[in-house]
Amino acid sequence: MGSTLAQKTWDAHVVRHGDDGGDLLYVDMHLLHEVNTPQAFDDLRAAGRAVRRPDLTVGTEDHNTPTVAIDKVIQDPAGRRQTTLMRANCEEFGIPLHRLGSAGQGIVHVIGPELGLVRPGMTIVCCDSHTTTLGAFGAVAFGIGTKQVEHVLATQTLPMARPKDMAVTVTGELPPGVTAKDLVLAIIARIGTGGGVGHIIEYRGAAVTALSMEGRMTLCNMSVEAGSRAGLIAPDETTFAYLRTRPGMPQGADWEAEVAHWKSLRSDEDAVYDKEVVIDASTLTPYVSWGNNPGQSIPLDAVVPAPADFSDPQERVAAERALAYMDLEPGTGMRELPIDAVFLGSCTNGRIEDLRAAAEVLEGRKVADGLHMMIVPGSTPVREQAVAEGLDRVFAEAGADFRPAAGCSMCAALNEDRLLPGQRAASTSNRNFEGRQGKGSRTHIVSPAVAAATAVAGRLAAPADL
Ligand SMILES: CC(C)[C@H](C(=O)O)[C@@H](O)C(=O)O
Ligand code: SF4
Repeated sequence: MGSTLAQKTWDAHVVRHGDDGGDLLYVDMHLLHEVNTPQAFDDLRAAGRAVRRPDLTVGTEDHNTPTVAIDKVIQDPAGRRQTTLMRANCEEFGIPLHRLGSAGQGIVHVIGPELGLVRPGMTIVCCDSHTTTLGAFGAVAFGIGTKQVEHVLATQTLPMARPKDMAVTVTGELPPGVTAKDLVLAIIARIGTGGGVGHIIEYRGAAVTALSMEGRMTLCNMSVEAGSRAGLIAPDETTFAYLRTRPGMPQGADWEAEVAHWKSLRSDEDAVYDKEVVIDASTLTPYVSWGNNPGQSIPLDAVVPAPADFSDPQERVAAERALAYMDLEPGTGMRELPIDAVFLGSCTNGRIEDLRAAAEVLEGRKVADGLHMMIVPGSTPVREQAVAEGLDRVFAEAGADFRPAAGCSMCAALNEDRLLPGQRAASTSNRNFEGRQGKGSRTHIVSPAVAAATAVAGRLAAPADL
């Protein structure tokens, strides 16, 4: 019986099999941000231990950072404290840190690939659930908690049982105007927020290999919203072309040797998955979430569902609650929903391709009166690239608010960027939980193209509607 890519990568990193069925896994790259790490450093210090591999550890500031200016002081005392501690801890333990205002700063999952820290076949961990993003490069990448962060800091290893294997095979071709974001919302709507629990999802099939690296990152990013440990895609020419231009990559014959090795990183033909789902990409249309978890998503063409549409009693109760929180009437067309704010950004859709997709829609158009469209680059390099391409001008002429500093921003509202209670937003982020974008906020998750079209229409809309 053959093995899956996830299994092979895992096995190649096992330092020791534990008596309890768990493995001690070697970690190739450990990424950090300011949330969830101060305690890990405190405990490390209390135990009198050093960071085992500061050279395999990289930090950034993203969750609490302001986006209005790169030199602004963080207003919120808790956020300020976390960031201050992050700076002090990285300094004390010799860990490189990308501070707000520095060239490489940005959302941790955006800068990892940009800085060449992510390669096929690696194991990568970070104190953040959306570390799954990095599986787009054929790495096993997942989020860990504060105690585990301490363990990795001290030993560069992590005790963990190997997850099971799940395949999501996407056949056919995505129709024009349908993106990786629509695909992942459709997948989660189909398998549910618990559909991937205990598994690493391997995405495969023609529609997956046709995606750009940005699209693959969007897809893998939301793996955790289906409950899975990680998501990954076997590396191919698209992956190698992206990596070729990244800093620190081997050159000449060394590069060729590396690529030859990466080409071997695939699941065997006869690999057996514990679970498989097949989706026909050609049947998909733009998707949008209506409720308070990403699984509560439907085609933009659809109407708000009624609780009675759900046969599962738990889903019915969740739907009732979501309808009340989101202030929605069953039967209302999704396109009829008026929108107060649009957020384009996050580790799901805050990369250059996402900004380009929005700019294409906004070019020569205006953001609707009274609607606030905030665009926050996922990293400083994304911001710089957007400016180099003149996207900043397109955004300004359309009346959108393109922020000068990168970060998580309104995705999680941990800085000052947030919705007011009761405001309804279309957001390219990945979570639509109650209060996610501010107390009482109402979030509809969408793709960048739908976000931009919605900003123009003032209601949920696709570019084809304009
Ligand atoms: C703050 C952080 C730990 C959290 C995560 O783990 O995902 C955040 O990034 C989020 O998206 O909710
Ligand atoms: S952008 Fe959002 S989802 Fe991504 S790491 Fe930041 S808060 Fe989490």
